[in-house]
Amino acid sequence: MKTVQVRNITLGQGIPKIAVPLVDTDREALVKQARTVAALKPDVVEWRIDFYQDVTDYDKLGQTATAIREVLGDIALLMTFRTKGEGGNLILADDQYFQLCQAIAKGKMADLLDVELEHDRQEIKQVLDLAHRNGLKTIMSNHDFDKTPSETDIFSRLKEMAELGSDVAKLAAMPNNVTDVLTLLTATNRAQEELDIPVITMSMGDLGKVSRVAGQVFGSALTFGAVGKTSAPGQISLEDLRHDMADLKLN
Ligand SMILES: O=C1C[C@@](O)(C(=O)O)C[C@@H](O)[C@@H]1O
Repeated sequence: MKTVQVRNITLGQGIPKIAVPLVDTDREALVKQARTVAALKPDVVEWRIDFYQDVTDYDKLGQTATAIREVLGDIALLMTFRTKGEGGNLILADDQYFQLCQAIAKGKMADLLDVELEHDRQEIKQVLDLAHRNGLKTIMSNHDFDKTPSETDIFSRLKEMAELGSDVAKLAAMPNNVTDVLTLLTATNRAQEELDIPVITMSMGDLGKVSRVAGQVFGSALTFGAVGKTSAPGQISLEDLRHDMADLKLN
C-alpha cells in the first residue's frame, strides 16, 4: 500500500492516525474549540463545514479557515462538507457542492479535502485534480447511515475512489448485526491488501465501536475521536481512543 504524507503524518503507516471533528456553527466558537483540541495534539482536525453558518460565503469561510489554521500549528486540517443524505447537516445542490470544493482548493484553505463519491464522476475528477494542483490531498468518502453494503459493494466503492484519483478512500456504514461489522472489516482488509492507497473505514453505532479502535489490525489508516461533541454515532472520545489503541498496538 502506498502511504500518504500530510504535514508531519504518514497515513497508511503504523498505528492509525486520529482525527477530531469540529462541529461548531460560528467562527468564535470554532476557534475556541480548535484551541482546546490543538492542545490535545491529534494528528488531524476535521472541520465539518456543513455545520458552519457562513459556509456559502467563501470569503468568510477562508477567513475562518485561516483563523483555525493559526491555532492548529502543525496539525493537519481536513475540510469536509457532509451532505444531508450522507449524515450531514445541510443539503447543497451538486453545482453548489462542487463550487464549494473548488473554493476550498483554490483558496488552499486546508491540507486535506473530503470529496463524496455520490456526485457526478467527471466533476469529481476535476475537483480532485484542482485540489492536487493546489497542494491539497484528497479523501473521498461514502456513508450509509441505514445499513452495511455487501463486502463486494464496499470494496468496489473504495476501489472506485482509488481509480478516480483520490489519495485516500473512506467508507462508513451502519451495522444492523454483528455480521455487518465483520463484513465491513473483511472488506477493509481486502481493500488495504489490494488497493494502492490508504483506506479509512468505520462501522458506526455501538456495535461498530470495535472497528474504530482496531484499525491497525484490519487496515484502516485513520479513526475519528471526539472532544466534546461527536460527529457520527459510535464515535469514541479522543482520550479513550488513545488508551484503547495503545493497548491494541501491534509490535
Ligand atoms: O467521514 C467521516 C467519518 C464519520 O462519519 C465517522 O463515522 O466517524 C465522522 C465524520 O465527521 C467524517 O467526515
